[in-house]
Amino acid sequence: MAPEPLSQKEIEDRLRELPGWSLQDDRIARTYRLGSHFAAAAMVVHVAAVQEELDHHSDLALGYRTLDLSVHTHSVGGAVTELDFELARRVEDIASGHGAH
Ligand SMILES: C[C@H](O)[C@H](O)[C@H]1CNC2=NC(N)=NC(=O)C2=N1
Repeated sequence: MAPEPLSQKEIEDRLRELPGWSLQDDRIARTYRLGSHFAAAAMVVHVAAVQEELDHHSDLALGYRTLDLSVHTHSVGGAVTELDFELARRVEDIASGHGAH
């Protein structure tokens, strides 16, 4: 069943529980800062594994020592849904293990 697009208030309520995340255009987004370029690249691989498990995929941009992640739900025309927040929470769960903040 297709996920429902979330309202602005529902998005804001969820973002309050996710420090560092914000609404950017029609996506939720976060920049992680890491201790080295290699650490950032390693986190990309781990995020990709989580995304494959969830079958929900963000846009990832690897920088010198940063990882930019943004996501919305394609199947509902690019709206933000609970699936996006599920991915955000899972990435938050693994971030500290990578020394990401
Ligand atoms: C066929 C496959 O399950 C779908 O295309 C998945 C893949 N990953 C996805 N990722 C995102 N962000 N939104 C989707 O609607 C989506 N759909």
